[in-house]
Amino acid sequence: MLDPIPRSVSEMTAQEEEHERNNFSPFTEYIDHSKHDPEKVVEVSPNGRYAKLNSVLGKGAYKIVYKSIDREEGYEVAWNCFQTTKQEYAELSQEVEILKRVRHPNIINFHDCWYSNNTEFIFITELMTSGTLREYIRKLQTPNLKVIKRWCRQILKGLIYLHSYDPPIIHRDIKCDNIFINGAHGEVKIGDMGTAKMKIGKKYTVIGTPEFMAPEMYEEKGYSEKVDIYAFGMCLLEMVTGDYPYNECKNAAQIYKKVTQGLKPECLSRIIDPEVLNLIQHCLAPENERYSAQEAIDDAFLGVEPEVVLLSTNEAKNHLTLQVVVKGMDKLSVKFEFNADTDTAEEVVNEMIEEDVLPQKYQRIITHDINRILRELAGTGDKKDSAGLTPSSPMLYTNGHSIINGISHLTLDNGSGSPHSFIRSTSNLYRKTSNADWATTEEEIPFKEYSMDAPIEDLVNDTAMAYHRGPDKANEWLAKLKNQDIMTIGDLKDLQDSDWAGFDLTVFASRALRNRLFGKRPNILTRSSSNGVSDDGNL
Ligand SMILES: Nc1ncnc2c1ncn2[C@@H]1O[C@H](COP(=O)(O)OP(=O)(O)OP(=O)(O)O)[C@@H](O)[C@H]1O
Repeated sequence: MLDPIPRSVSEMTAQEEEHERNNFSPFTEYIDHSKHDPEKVVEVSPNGRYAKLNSVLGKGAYKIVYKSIDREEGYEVAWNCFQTTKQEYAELSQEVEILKRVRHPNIINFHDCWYSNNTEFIFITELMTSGTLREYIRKLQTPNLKVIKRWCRQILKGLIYLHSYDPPIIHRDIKCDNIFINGAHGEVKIGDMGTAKMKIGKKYTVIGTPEFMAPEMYEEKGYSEKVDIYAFGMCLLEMVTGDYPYNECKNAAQIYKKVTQGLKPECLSRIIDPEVLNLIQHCLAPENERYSAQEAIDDAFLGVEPEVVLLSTNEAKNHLTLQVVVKGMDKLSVKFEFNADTDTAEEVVNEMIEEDVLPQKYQRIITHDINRILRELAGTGDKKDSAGLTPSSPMLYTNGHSIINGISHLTLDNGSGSPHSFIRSTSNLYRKTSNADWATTEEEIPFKEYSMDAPIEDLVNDTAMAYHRGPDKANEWLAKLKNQDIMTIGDLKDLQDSDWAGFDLTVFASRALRNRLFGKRPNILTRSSSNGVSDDGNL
């Protein structure tokens, strides 16, 4: 027998549950500890696959949910007991077949079901480990917007999936109590699909939870899948304010009155973030103006935030290769080198924005992210950055020198599969802090024919100078080539295109070296002479 596992607050053994239901006092009878063992199997499914354990996960208005084991797969699952008549069960059969086919990472899986003891519809679903979103919101005491955005995207992905059925599957009871969390991975799934019905023509059944019901659900004129978006808007309202919508109302009649008069919950007036407010308003709008699930997920508030990733760094942690990755609609990948001795995150980001490499809207978040990486590398704690999100860059000093510095080039993949390179060619900052002998314009380093036995240093140094890269960059390229036993111009000329891909050089370095090697003048389009940034996408 396994040791009893710790029980969550909402867990109760089946026997305790029975006591509660029958109003027995647990003190009036002899306590048999085996009865209280939450791992004890108390029932087995007709096919023998699922074993119901002596452990209640929770109780709702309609059902009791027990922990269970899928003996075939070895998973823990949820055993849901729903009191109903055989007639009602028979009527559910069509829906059950549909539920079995619903498979989406943000919808709780429905595995199996049967009718038991002439009283209970039993169905087995995926088990969620961290309770409902509502419990979680209470625990986190108004979670931050980043967490909320992540939850919203997942809920909407689930709704997009359900609504994409023909006819759409309408959940009809979306609320934070019906959205479940797997805390370890921050996974969010829509549950309680028992109330979902297929929209075949217009439905007239009023089901759901008054606070989350769209006005058209009260009017017996039929409704569409947009009722789920209205309910989602109320969930978002609860997530950001921590308040149950319409908690100013004492009963369902008061809620009904407000909803049908178009009066919104009082807590809506407490939202100050214009983006959140805008999204909620689009979700609570009249049915014909209301967002679809797809429109809601595309809303600016939920736009996918870019991430800055540290790809590599040297031992001194001052030469970094970073990459900005933007997923979703703005799909974008910009790889750039960052010299921690010569530039600031702010300058680099502003430059990329001026050059249209990055959209302006990401300025704050990317600056913040670069500064975060720099802080982590410097081992400095939680200081504020100048993007205002966390500590400001002037605080980032090591031995009196700023550690947030220098971009030398960028490569941009715009999602089309053809990467572009961007060079910051004449940065004052770079010239001031670097070897002043290095050339400042490409023209100053004339093209020449290299002899086959000339050392690769000749080509690499010329190329670096032509593109305003410092000696460090030239040495880095040299090391990468020499690591592969490339010593002479002849060695380089013998290479196939595919060999270059294996050198771990950036797209820019590889193209710049090859252009110079084969005497091909790069077609540099200077986009802005004021800041000296050039687009060498046509290298
Ligand atoms: N898949 C699951 N995994 C883990 N716990 C669950 C799961 N489904 C339900 N529970 C637990 O059981 C409780 C009751 O479930 P639920 O709220 O779905 O019941 P209900 O009677 O259909 O709901 P309602 O009262 O909202 O109409 C939940 O609050 C939750 O604690």
